[in-house]
Amino acid sequence: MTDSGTGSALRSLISPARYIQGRGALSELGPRVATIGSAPLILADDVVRELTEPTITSSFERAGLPVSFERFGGLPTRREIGRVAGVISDQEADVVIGLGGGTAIDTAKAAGDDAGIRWVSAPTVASTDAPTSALSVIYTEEGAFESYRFYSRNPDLVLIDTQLVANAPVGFLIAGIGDALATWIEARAVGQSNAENMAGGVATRAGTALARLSWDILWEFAFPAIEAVRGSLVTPAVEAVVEANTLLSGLGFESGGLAAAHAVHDGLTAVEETHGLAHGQKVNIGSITQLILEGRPTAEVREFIEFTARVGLPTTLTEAGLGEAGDDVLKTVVRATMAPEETIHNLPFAVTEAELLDALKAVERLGRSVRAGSGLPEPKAPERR
Ligand SMILES: NC(=O)c1ccc[n+]([C@@H]2O[C@H](COP(=O)([O-])OP(=O)(O)OC[C@H]3O[C@@H](n4cnc5c(N)ncnc54)[C@H](O)[C@@H]3O)[C@@H](O)[C@H]2O)c1
Ligand SMILES: [Zn+2]
Repeated sequence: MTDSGTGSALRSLISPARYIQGRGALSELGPRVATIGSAPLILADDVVRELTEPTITSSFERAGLPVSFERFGGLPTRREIGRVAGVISDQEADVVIGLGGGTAIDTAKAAGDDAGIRWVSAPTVASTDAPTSALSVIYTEEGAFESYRFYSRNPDLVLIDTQLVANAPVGFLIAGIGDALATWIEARAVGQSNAENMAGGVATRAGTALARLSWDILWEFAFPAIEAVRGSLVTPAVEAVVEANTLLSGLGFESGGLAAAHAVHDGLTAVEETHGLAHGQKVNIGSITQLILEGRPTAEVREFIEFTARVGLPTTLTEAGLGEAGDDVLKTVVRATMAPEETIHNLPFAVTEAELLDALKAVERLGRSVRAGSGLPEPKAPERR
């Protein structure tokens, strides 16, 4: 966004209208949604519906709202978004609630936008920073990244129940930590280059500071939070990490800006080998790639690799399913990462395809060397989903 009078870039920060987090927060969903609309549609897959339906039903009944669930088809593709927008119109819903992980939430936003109604994010895992943002990540039917779709507003409400998060398999929280750690790595680079953030301006100090706060919280509390969630416990460390993964990373990436880590994530989705990985797992490969491209101090890169390996994130191509990948596969990743609209071009320096290919290959070597030096086991290929 450029000020036509002066040519200077305008600063911009955007956020959801309201954020609510805590143990048992889901029972508040009805009363909160009632302030936004009177005919809600809840988009959730069967797993999530089963986990949440009794609480949601009593919460909505208490608020005098009808309960209407629509089964989510699994990916935010144009076809699924169009289908859900059709259901919204048929039912004359006036607010759509994305309930579940990032894909259900992104689909609800897109369908809500198509149908011209308001939308709410109710994440049931802290696996991504999708819930707060004013954009969806759209996929092809084959499961590859297609595009970012931007909206003129963020969700009217983001509500996350930390007991649900603590009850979920710990892998979701770990993936969310991978997504959130990238936020500061990317916002720092975007701050250096004064490139555009995802809010259509340049970063405010607040946007950049929130990205940094997310990072600081994760270095402090990731391990105790992971331990707590293994036992389905909600502790202050869990509350802190859920806030870092969901709110701070969300505001931080959108208003601080994205750079290479997420571009590499998008590039990785272009090859089928990585499709079994969670968003935050692929992002961690992207974070390490960016640190290498930036030429960050060796101790810093090694520390990041060791920390994220101990958290349980992939730090080698092998763990991303690309251990056996030849140059042809890696070049497909490189080309998709370097697409003209990709955020890798927000780095404060230009990157060539050859440089990116070597940086990706360096991830494997460095990841293995740090693991060996830290007494961590050899990397293993992911189990196919
Ligand atoms: N729009 C954005 O700003 C943004 C930001 C980051 C990521 N994303 C997108 O988010 C998506 C990834 O989201 P994700 O990693 O959450 O995965 P996901 O949405 O693909 O999967 C979530 C899975 O978790 C299950 N689940 C949800 N809650 C559960 C619970 N409490 N217990 C047990 N299982 C539960 C669901 O059934 C589902 O299978 C990607 O499409 C990515 O592009 C978007
Ligand atoms: Zn992300």
